[in-house]
Amino acid sequence: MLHWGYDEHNGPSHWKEVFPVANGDRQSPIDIKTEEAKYDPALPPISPNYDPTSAKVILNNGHSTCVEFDDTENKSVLRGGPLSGSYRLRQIHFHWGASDDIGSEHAVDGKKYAAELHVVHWNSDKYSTFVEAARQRDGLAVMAVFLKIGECNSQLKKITDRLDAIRAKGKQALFTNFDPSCLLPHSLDYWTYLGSLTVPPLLESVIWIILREPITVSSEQIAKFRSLLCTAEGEAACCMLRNYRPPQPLKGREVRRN
Ligand SMILES: NS(=O)(=O)NCC1=CS(=O)(=O)c2ccccc21
Ligand SMILES: [Zn+2]
Repeated sequence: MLHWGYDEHNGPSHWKEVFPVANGDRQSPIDIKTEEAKYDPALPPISPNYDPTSAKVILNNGHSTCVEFDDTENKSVLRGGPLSGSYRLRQIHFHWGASDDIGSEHAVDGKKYAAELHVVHWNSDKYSTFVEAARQRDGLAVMAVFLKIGECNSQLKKITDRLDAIRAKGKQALFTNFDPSCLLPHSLDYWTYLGSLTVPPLLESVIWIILREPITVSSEQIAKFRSLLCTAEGEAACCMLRNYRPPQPLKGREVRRN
């Protein structure tokens, strides 16, 4: 496998050849069996507190579109839920599929949504950088939001309207005055479990917080994600049609809900 991706020759079934942890005991995503999720009355609400001035750039990294935040101080953090202490906002990105009937990474009783938003944070109480935290069992917290097809989402429009400027891999544009809370659903009820990054290096350092209520976006907005290129300018153009990893074995892990 030359460089990992989502095609037949370099996709998720090949990743173990370079990243053996792909067959580990706490891999993500998973299919959430709602009847087996354990209600935990001790689980407090999650508490996102984001400063819109933390937003810095929107970029195409070749396998998704990301908004990156200034994480040099505790300006935008996630607390509460299953977390001990403050987790600092690092970036948000999306996963989608080649058609609207697939695209999310996590599934709910086998159902997949059209896309999935990941809000990535790292444990800045215990570790000094994202890279250090990403190597620790309690280093990262990723909040996942499902996207279902319906009305156009005016908040997501702030992102989809900028994709033309970052079509090729490696392109980035200034993107500030953005609070990712605007992409969260009304209810912050969640499932939570211990897992991993869903892209290489697949590090088993993520406390997952999956919001149970999806947000609604339009089919045209998701289609704009698919028009991004996973190739750089000057290379033969290749569209980013899909970038989701399929569900992985639960291996005895417990999924809790608040
Ligand atoms: N889908 S996921 O959220 O499990 N993984 C995302 C991811 C993989 S990463 O290590 O490239 C990285 C660097 C900075 C922020 C996020 C990431
Ligand atoms: Zn992700």
